Amino acid sequence: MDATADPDQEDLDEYDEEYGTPTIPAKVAFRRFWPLTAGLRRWLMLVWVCTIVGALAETEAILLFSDLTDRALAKGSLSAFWSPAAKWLGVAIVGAFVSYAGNSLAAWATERFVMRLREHVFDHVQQLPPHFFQRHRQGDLLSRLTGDVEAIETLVVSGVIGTASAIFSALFYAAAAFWLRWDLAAATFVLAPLFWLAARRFSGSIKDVSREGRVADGAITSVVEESLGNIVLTQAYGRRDAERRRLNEEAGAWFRASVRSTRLNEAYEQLVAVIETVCVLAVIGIGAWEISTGRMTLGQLLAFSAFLGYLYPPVRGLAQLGLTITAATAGAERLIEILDVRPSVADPARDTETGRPDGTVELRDVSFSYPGADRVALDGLSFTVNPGELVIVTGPSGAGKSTVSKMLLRFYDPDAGEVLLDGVPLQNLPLARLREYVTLLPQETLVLHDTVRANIACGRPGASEQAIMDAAVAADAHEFILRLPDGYDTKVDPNSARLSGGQLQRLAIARAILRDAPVLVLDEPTTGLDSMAARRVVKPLRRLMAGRTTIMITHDLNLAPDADRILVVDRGRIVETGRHEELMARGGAYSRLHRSQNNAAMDTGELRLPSFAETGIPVGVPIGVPVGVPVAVAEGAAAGVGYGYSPAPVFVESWAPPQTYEPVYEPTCQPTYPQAYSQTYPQAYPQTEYPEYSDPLFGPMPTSLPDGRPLFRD
Ligand SMILES: Nc1ncnc2c1ncn2[C@@H]1O[C@H](COP(=O)(O)OP(=O)(O)OP(=O)(O)O)[C@@H](O)[C@H]1O
Repeated sequence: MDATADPDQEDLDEYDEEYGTPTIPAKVAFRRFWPLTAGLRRWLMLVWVCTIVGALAETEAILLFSDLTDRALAKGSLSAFWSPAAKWLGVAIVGAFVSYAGNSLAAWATERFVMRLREHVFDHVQQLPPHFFQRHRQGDLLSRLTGDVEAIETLVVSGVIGTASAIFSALFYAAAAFWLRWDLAAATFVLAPLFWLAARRFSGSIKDVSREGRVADGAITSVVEESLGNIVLTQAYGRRDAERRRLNEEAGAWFRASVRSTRLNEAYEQLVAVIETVCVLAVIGIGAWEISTGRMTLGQLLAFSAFLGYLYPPVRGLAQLGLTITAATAGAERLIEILDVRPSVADPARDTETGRPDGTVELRDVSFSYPGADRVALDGLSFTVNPGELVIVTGPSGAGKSTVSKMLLRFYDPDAGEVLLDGVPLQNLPLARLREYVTLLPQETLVLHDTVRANIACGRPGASEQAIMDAAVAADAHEFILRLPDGYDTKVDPNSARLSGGQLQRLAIARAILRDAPVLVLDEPTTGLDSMAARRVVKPLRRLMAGRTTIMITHDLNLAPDADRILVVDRGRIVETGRHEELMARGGAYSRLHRSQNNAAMDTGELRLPSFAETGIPVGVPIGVPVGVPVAVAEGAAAGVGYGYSPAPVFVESWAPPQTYEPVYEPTCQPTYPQAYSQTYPQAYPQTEYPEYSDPLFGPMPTSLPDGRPLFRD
């Protein structure tokens, strides 16, 4: 079952310039989604049967009413009343039961279809490439996945049920009317095309206005979603008025579309009511003449009028359904637009059987441009990473570093060249298996709206409690998790204020440790963290990387001396490669990057302020910037770490690299990792090499400020 197959491209109208969505006729939209009713169709048939039986019961009831009028009412005979009355009651009970069953079944089938369609679209959207989400506003996507999905239900299920029941009802009532008085019926049916003409007159405008409404609805959801997502920016920069204006603009479009839609529907309803009145008057006029000539009884005229009364709603309903379906087509167009976007990668036709790979990663002459981009992101890139190696990919912004990570996870396939894992091209591996072997730790910390435990466990579904806890311990997350109100059961969400950036990152590291993939891709693992938090994730990161092939994409070169190799990328090509010391000695692109990074830290002065102890300047010599409070001097791994405490205001105009500094230790603090852990993750546990609080890169690691306050938040 594939609702996206055979899209009848030849029937697609021109691309709608105004909305950027192709306009599609209702029948094409219907054919596109009808396959999704597979399995529901026999229930739909049953609904139709109920509808037919219900309509037959109504028809019979009206005929019994005619009988009752002529035999009992006109003659004033109570004895003639009982028999037709009993039959009428029986027919009414059967009709009620069948209608109840039919309507319940219709509601069930309708909701099943909506669920199925939503799942189908959601599943499709989840396979779409990253650039799709960059180019579509999230609010608009939400609106398509909710409102537009329901519109399609109207088109495919309710529309079909409604049309069938309207047609059957109209046929039965019309047949009964003809049976009663064919000449009278023929006279009134002459006027029936008026309904059709009225519907046709309104259909085009109703579709346009519905499309405007759907687009405006998506825009409103987008503005609200973006505004709430940027609430800090809105509040901090006093953007409330600007945001309100943005919302008002979109709401104005929605308001105009809604009012126009109501006016059009109302005008149509009133026109139809007038046509109906003309028909009824025609019947009464002809009926009065027929009764006066004795060719018709009062009971027959009443029954005939009743048939017309019953007949008009389905006839009117048919025309109205046409309009509803036309309006629903606007929603279908928006959904089809998404369904027509193809995923950038697909599973291979045949699975190449491979065991767990050792983790040799190779990019062989890879070139790639993003869809629609006019310049290449990767240009003949080649490198190999052997099992267990740490390779750092660095370079200026826009060089193509993150694109490398997208190639490794196969978010895209290269335009030329190949990416291989243990010599197997990634295209030959099923996506699920590839992503089991290659774990990504992305730049933004991804959090599920769930408990801390579930957030770690999603690294390996079904992991034991002990494994989850071991991963948290290895990621230095266990302690802060225990301090949360409900420990591992504490609920977190993407905008959770409960956890700091560093804590979220350690949670992500725990998840990656639990996943235990042979290949690790770290995309800027310390970016966005303040220097303290960044420092705090270094050890967990080392444990995570130990024994795995690691490709770390980063601007932060503090970890560079650890790397087996550094690749400097610029404009999608490797411009330099080697170890840290070699590249520094060469004095090329890497050493310039390294120097600019350190200069940036020093120039901005944001990360490191000299303390009294460092400056050696006597207390109370005011020469510049006040630094008269306890200061945590951070960052500048290469420059060392200093924590100082100025006893009184100290003013410095500029400062020289520190001569002396006094790290503050917490002497009683012991490593907190259980013995069991170092046995579980022997490679990942460099305790003996790097004793706690003494980092080979950063030197001694202080844990508290001189006044005893802990340095780390958790
Ligand atoms: N979705 C996209 N569509 C079009 N071009 C893109 C897309 N994503 C990235 N690019 C372009 O591809 C090139 C490489 O981007 P990439 O994100 O890989 O750079 P980067 O080195 O990771 O940069 P940064 O360090 O700033 O994250 C850039 O010129 C960028 O503008």
